[in-house]
Amino acid sequence: MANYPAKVKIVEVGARDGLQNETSVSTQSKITLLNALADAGLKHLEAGAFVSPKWVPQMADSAQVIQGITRKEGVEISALTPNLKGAELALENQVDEFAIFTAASEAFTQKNINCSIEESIERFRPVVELAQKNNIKVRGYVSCIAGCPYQGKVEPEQVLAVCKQLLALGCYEISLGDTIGVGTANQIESLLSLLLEHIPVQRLAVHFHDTYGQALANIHKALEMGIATIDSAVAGLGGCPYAKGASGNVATEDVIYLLQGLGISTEIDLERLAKAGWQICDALNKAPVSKVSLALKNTCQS
Ligand SMILES: CC(=O)SCCNC(=O)CCNC(=O)[C@H](O)C(C)(C)COP(=O)(O)OP(=O)(O)OC[C@H]1O[C@@H](n2cnc3c(N)ncnc32)[C@H](O)[C@@H]1OP(=O)(O)O
Ligand SMILES: CC(=O)CC(=O)O
Repeated sequence: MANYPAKVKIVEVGARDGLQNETSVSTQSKITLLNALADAGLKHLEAGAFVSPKWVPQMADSAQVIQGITRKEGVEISALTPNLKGAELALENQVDEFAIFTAASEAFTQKNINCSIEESIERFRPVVELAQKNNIKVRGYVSCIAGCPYQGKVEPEQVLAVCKQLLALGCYEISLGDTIGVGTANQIESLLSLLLEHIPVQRLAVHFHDTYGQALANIHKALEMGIATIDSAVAGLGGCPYAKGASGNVATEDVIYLLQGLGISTEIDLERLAKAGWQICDALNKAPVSKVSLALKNTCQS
């Protein structure tokens, strides 16, 4: 019997990663989504991104979104903060957590944030300083942990090196992004084995996109290895403007169903979560990319 964690923290990234590729979603739909996610029991909501509106116009309303949601006790709101300007805006808008983001691939970092990995780390220093002065936690993302859309192979040692730099800066947690969803269970196992030789398991999270349908298998592997923080997006929304063809994050509904089956506590109401997903999918005029959501929808309608 595998030694699964007793409890798993879900970081719901649907309103940011899920919607950063969507051009037709209103600010009110985003607010409604975030409120519904909090009502379903999600406690960690990535609500937006204080990035350049020229680069990602879809996130330009992040301040209005965050101001518009009903803040609930015990629900943490985070946002992407790529530089000091983004961090100052996040602070003004009372986010609970900053998320800085870089990659294990030089090529991706250049395309995504217009600098080298080394330069990104330097840009993050004042972000972390501002956070520390204001008692705000900082999460770090490392993208392209299993492959890069521009340079292909990414060495696990390079992932480790970037994780170490982010931890040394002051991140409390590193989220490992399989940005283009190419990783498979054996690859994730050997990457995590290397990382866990150097980094305590509580400081690692997994952030898997489901482009090749491997996300749940990879999450199961990560759980077996003791990882207890999982990023996911309601209805499997998402994609990255700088990773062409990358599909959405693993669906939160599918992750919750898996965890429930493994007897792992999440305190999330699956039905309310699915309803939140149907609502945003209606607003987007799309079907959910979540098998569990679709199955629940069919059951409800029959
Ligand atoms: C894997 C994933 O899904 S990651 C998430 C998806 N990717 C992203 O969100 C990354 C988006 N990228 C960006 O926003 C940009 O590359 C940045 C902000 C990180 C860097 O962009 P650069 O153009 O190099 O920034 P630079 O500091 O030169 O500023 C250029 C302009 O952007 C503005 N700007 C810079 N940072 C920000 C910010 N955080 N918020 C708003 N505006 C900003 C500047 O004020 C400047 O404006 P101006 O042209 O009107 O004078
Ligand atoms: C910041 C992210 O969104 C991480 C990733 O998908 O690589």
